[in-house]
Amino acid sequence: MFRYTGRALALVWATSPALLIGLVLLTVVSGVLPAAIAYVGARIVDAVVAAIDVARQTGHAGGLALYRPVLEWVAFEGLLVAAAGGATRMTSLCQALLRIQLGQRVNVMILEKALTLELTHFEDSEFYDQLTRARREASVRPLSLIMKTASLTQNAISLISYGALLIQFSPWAVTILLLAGVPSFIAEARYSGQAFQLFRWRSPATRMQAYLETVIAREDHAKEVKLFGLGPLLLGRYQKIHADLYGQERALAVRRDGWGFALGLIGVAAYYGAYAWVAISTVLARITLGQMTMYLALFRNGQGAVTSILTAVSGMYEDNLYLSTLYEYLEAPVAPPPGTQLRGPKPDDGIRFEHVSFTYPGAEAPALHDIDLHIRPGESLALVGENGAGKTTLIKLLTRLYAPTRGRILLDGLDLQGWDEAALRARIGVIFQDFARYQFMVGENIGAGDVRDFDDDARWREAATQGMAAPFVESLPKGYHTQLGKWFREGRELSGGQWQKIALSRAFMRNQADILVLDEPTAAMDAGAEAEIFAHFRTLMRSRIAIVISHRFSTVRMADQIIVVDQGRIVERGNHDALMQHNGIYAHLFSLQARGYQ
Ligand SMILES: Nc1ncnc2c1ncn2[C@@H]1O[C@H](COP(=O)(O)OP(=O)(O)OP(=O)(O)O)[C@@H](O)[C@H]1O
Repeated sequence: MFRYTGRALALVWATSPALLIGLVLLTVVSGVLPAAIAYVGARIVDAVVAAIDVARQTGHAGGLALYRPVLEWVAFEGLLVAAAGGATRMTSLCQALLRIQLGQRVNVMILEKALTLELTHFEDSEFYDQLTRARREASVRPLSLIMKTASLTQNAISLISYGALLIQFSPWAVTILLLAGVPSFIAEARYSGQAFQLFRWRSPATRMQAYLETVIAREDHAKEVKLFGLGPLLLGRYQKIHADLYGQERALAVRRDGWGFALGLIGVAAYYGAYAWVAISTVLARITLGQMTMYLALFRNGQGAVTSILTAVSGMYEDNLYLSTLYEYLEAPVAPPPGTQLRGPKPDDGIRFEHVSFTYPGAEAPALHDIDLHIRPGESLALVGENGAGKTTLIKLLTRLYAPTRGRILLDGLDLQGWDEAALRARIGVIFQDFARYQFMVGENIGAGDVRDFDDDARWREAATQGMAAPFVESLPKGYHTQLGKWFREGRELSGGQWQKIALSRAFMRNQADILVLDEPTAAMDAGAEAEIFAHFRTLMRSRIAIVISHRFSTVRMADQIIVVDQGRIVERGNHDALMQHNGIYAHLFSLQARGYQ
C-alpha cells in the first residue's frame, strides 16, 4: 500500500513544495475541526439546559445574561464551521492546482522516456501496452495517491480526537467504532486488486478500441472507410470489444458493490446499537443531554471517518498498483548510448558493410544475409529488388535504427556502434518512403530535417529549391507559413507528389550531411520532376555519398553502383552497363520496364 507513496510524495514535492505544504497544513486543520465542532455542540446543548434551569428558577428574569453563554458557544461553533468550510475549499483549490501541474509533469516524464526508446520498443506490442497503460492512467494517480494519503491522515487525526472524547463514555464504544468498518475494508481491498488485474488484462483490447476510434474518426482514414463502406464493420468490431469487456466489468462492479453494501450493514448496525446505548445512558442520567448530542455526533462522524479511511486505504492500494505501471514503464531498460566517437580513423573510407546479417526481433528468417558493400565518398548507390527484398532494412541498419545481428557496418573506418549519436545523425540525411507528414507549417515540415534550423526561413527556402518544392510552396496563400493538414485551422492538404517534394526538401535541409539516403523519393512525382530532381541531385552530391532506393529504372541507371537485393542477399552488383551485359535479374527487370514505355 505504501510502496510508491514515498515516490509520489517526492514527485509532488518536486512539482510544487508550496502547494504540498499547504495541503499538509490544511489536512491537520481539517482533521481536528470536526471533533472541536462536536465538542462545542455539546457545550451549546449543556448551556441551553443550564439556561433553562436558571430561567425556571428566576422566572425568566435573567435578560441577555441568561442567553449569553449559549450565544457565545453558538457563535464559536459558527466560526469553527466557517473555518472548516474554508479549509475544504482551500484543499480543493490546492488539489486542483496540483492536479494540473502534476498531470503535465508526469506526461512530460512519459514523453521524455519515449524519446529515449529505441525503434524496437515501439514495434513491441507488450511494451506498447505498457506505454498505453502508463499514459491512460498513471498521470492522475500520483496526486490521487497523495490526496488519499492526506484524507487518511486527516480522518485518522479526526478519529483520534473523536476517540479521545469518546473514551470518556466507554473504551468499548471506541472499539466498536473502529472494528465496524473492517469487513468492508477487506472486501474493498480485494476488489481493487481484481479491478487492476482486469485493467491490465484488457490493455490490448482497449488499445485496439483506441485504434479503431482513430480509423473511424480521423481524416486520413476517412476516404477509404467511406469508399469501402468499412464504417459499420469497424463500428461492429468496436462494439464487440466493448461487449466482451463489459461482461467482466459488470460482474466485478456488481460483486464489489454487493459486498460493499452487505458488509456496510454491519457498520450501520454498530452505529444504531451505539445510538441505543447512548440514549439509554442519557435516560439513566449517566450523561448529560449535551454529552448525548456529542457522543452521537462523534459516532456518526467517527463512522464516516472510518469509512473514509478505509476507502482511502483501498484507493491507495489501487493507486499503488497503477503507479507500478508508470514506474514499470519509466524504468524499462534502454540500451546505453553506444559510442562517443565524433570521427572515424579513415575519413575518406565511406561506408562499409562487412558480412552483415540481420533478423528483426521476433522474426524467424533473417531480413538481410551476409551483406558486403563498400561505398566511397562521391559515389552513388542504387538499391533494386522486389517488395520485401530487404532494401529499407539495409537503410535502417545504416542509420543505426537497428544493430546488425551479425557482422559490422563501418563509417570512416569506425563501427557505427562506436559513433556518438548526434555526430552520426549529423552525417546522414535520410527520407524513408513512409516519411512523416507533420500537421505543422510547410516551412516547419521542411525545417524538421535539421532541428538547428527548424525555424529558419532562409534555410527552408534553400532546401525547398533543391527539393523542387519552392514553386508550389510559394504559390500557397501564406507561402512557407501555410498550415498543413486538416487538424488545425486553415490547414491545407497537399497532393502526394507535393508531399514528396516537401520530404525531399527536408532531406536537403541536412546540408552538412555527407550521406544522403532517399527511399523511393520520386515514386509519387511526375516524370518531369523526377528527371530534374536527379540531374540536380547528382551535381549536389558530387563529393558525398548518395543512396537511392527506387523501382524506377530511369532513376536507378544513373547510379555509379547498382545493387540487386533478393530475399535479403545481394545477387548482382555493378553499374548499369555492366549489369545489362551480365543479362541477369537487373537486365530482365530493366527491359521489362523499358518495354512498357515503348
Ligand atoms: N519492423 C519490422 N519488423 C519485422 N519485420 C519487418 C519489419 N520491417 C520489415 N520487415 C520484413 O523484412 C523484410 C524486408 O523488408 P524491407 O522493408 O526491407 O523491404 P524492401 O525491400 O524495402 O521492400 P519494398 O520495396 O516493398 O519497400 C520483409 O520480409 C518485411 O516483412
